[in-house]
Amino acid sequence: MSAHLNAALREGDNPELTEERRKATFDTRKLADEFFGSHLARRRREIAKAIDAIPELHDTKPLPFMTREEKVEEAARKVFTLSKHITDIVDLSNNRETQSLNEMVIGIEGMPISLHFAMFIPALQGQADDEQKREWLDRAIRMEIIGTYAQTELGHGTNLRMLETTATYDKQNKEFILNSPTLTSLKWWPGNMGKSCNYAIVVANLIIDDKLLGPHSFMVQLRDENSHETMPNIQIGDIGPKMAYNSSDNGFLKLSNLRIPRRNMLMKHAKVQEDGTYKKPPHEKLAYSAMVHVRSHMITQHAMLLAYALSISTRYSCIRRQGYIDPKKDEVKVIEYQTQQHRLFPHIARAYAFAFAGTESIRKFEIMKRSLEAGNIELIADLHALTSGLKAVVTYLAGQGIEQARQACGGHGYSMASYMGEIYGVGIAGCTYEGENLVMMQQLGRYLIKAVKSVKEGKKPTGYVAYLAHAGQRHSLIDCRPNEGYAEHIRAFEHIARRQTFRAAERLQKYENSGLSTEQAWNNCTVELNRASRLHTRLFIACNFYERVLDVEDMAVREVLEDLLHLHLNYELIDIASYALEAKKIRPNAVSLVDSWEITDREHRSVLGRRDGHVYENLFKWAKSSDLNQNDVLPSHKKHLLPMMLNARKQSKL
Ligand SMILES: CCCCC/C=C\C/C=C\C/C=C\C/C=C\C/C=C\CCCCC(=O)SCCNC(=O)CCNC(=O)[C@H](O)C(C)(C)COP(=O)(O)OP(=O)(O)OC[C@H]1O[C@@H](n2cnc3c(N)ncnc32)[C@H](O)[C@@H]1OP(=O)(O)O
Ligand SMILES: Cc1cc2nc3c(=O)[nH]c(=O)nc-3n(C[C@H](O)[C@H](O)[C@H](O)COP(=O)(O)OP(=O)(O)OC[C@H]3O[C@@H](n4cnc5c(N)ncnc54)[C@H](O)[C@@H]3O)c2cc1C
Repeated sequence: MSAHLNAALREGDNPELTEERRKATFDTRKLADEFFGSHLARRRREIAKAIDAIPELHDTKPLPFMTREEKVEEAARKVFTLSKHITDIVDLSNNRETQSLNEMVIGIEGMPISLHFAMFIPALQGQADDEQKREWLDRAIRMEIIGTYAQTELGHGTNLRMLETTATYDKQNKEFILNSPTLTSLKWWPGNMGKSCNYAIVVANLIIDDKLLGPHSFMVQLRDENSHETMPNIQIGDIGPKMAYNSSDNGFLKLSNLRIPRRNMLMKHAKVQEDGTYKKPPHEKLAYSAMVHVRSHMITQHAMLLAYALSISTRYSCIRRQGYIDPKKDEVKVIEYQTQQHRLFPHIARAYAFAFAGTESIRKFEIMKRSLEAGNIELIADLHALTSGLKAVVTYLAGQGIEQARQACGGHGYSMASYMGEIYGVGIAGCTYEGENLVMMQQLGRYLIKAVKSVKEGKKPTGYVAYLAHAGQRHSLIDCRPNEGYAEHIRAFEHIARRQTFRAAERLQKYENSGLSTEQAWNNCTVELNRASRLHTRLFIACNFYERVLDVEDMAVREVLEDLLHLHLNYELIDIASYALEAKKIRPNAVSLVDSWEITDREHRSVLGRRDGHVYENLFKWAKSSDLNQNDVLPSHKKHLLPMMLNARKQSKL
């Protein structure tokens, strides 16, 4: 092993892990540069070092031992401490740096200003005009106010056109009157709205002169800026504990004849003049821009959640010995089992593939934003289709990978000492928020059907759907010749995606021709359409992975990424048996591949995934620190169970 390969090696580590790290065929730092991009990889190291030096930013005790109130308080305390240091540590205008700082200090369970950064600020940037930005955006960036994005209601989250919250324009007073007219119209779910925020961008159906004009965004003050007491005509609170993500106060909101000035409607695109004249936005869905922003960022974030789970289980699999392969020899590390490798390695490949796809979706979002600033709305539909598909496929597959990683840790994976439960709970939330996955698949489906129509009209679609017009391709994977390299795999992927998309389009056409309404015909084809969307998105991920690997200059890093690419393409494409070979190839680098994610112990919050591999002694420490172990007999036991047993004993003696 050459000196450059040992970035993760330390004195005193568990020798089982040291042995693994000595086998690395590449420099883990150089692979980290590819996974995150070299700038972010360097900044993450610097951020981790800065946090080490500020003890107030460290966890006061493991989060799983905290009550919900303690978690909420801990997150608030850290946000306050961070506010004093943040500009020294990160460039606040860089989302990925800020998100890394958040993950390292506060973690994934939520915090009082998540939505402020994830949606409130992006919505102001995308939808407020210059004067409104001066009034609210600068204050928001300085964190003088904390805001959220209040769109979903108790009765409607997906179907935005049926939102019941109304904003009725009162010409006389030049005000909007906001109302939650029914129980189902209560805003429900917005992050941090329950207790933390004092402002919200409320999405409400605009009404002018009894005419319904669809969902628009309004700035609403929820709480007094000094006392933090709820403002008049507003009822607000926390919606209670969730599957995970319990440091966050997701909230409810009722608005009762709340009057706000006309200029509180965000007016960069749609406008309401003093006399009530309404000016339409240049693109009907510009009001949805904050959602597209988050969707474009969710891909790298879910790649990271998957990376958390896989580095925990891969490291643990190398210190856990259980059973024999050769009965005459010692018990083996569980990573040696073929099933364990098949369980983990394809997901490691996916974590890399998703990270690369996520970098691309963020890049595309930035390009679209700049072109929109220049007045061009052309890229909006492409980006919406891309991010809808990626969001749905990646959150779903990341959830599956996290669950496999948990199962790969056996019983200890079920203890919160592994932290797997929280990673899973937070990961799968992404299948629901920012658009329920199967619904988002249909959005991409609409786009694919349009592309098929244009192919049938003899046109040549460009960009990610160009392959739909490629005729005369091979019909089966059996035709693939291995020596043609990965390009051949990609062509096979294209073939499969194209065939499914045309199949769905033809079925749709058949139903339409049979006299069904467009909507009914569509509903009859949604399973086929969603399959097409899934295959199209997997093609994008594979293709992007392939192109990304071609760009890697360091030969050792390129070689290991090619191993992963090979595994990925085979895993996604061919039958299960075929990847046994690839798994063997990945095995020596398994720990180093996950070390390259450079996730610190502070960030991991997992006893099983410790970098030094000293799992068992720390599991014991963990158990001893449980609140429930502070008394030999729990007060609740004395109150309920002991009398129950004593009583039962007394009864049996009678
Ligand atoms: C520091 C920054 C980092 C960001 C951090 C962000 C997130 C953190 C993520 C992970 C971190 C890890 C841990 C943290 C964990 C958890 C929590 C953190 C954040 C949670 C945030 C969650 C916030 C929310 O959920 S907000 C609410 C989101 N709600 C939705 O998404 C609703 C979904 N519904 C819709 O979008 C729409 O209703 C619809 C389904 C698209 C239908 O709309 P409709 O108007 O009815 O349109 P229709 O279907 O008829 O289509 C007409 C036409 O319009 C096109 N269209 C639709 N939408 C768009 C769009 N957005 N853009 C462009 N075009 C669009 C559609 O394609 C049709 O086109 P055509 O006619 O076919 O041409
Ligand atoms: C952790 C978390 C944080 C959140 N944060 C926020 C926030 O900050 N702000 C905010 O406004 N909201 C937030 N939400 C709400 C979230 O955006 C919505 O829950 C989400 O968009 C799904 O909508 P829904 O709940 O109405 O699901 P539903 O639409 O009721 O989904 C139920 C089922 O119906 C199916 N379905 C619905 N419509 C169709 C259709 N047209 N075709 C086929 N099937 C369909 C779905 O696929 C699903 O299987 C959050 C949610 C969570 C879980």
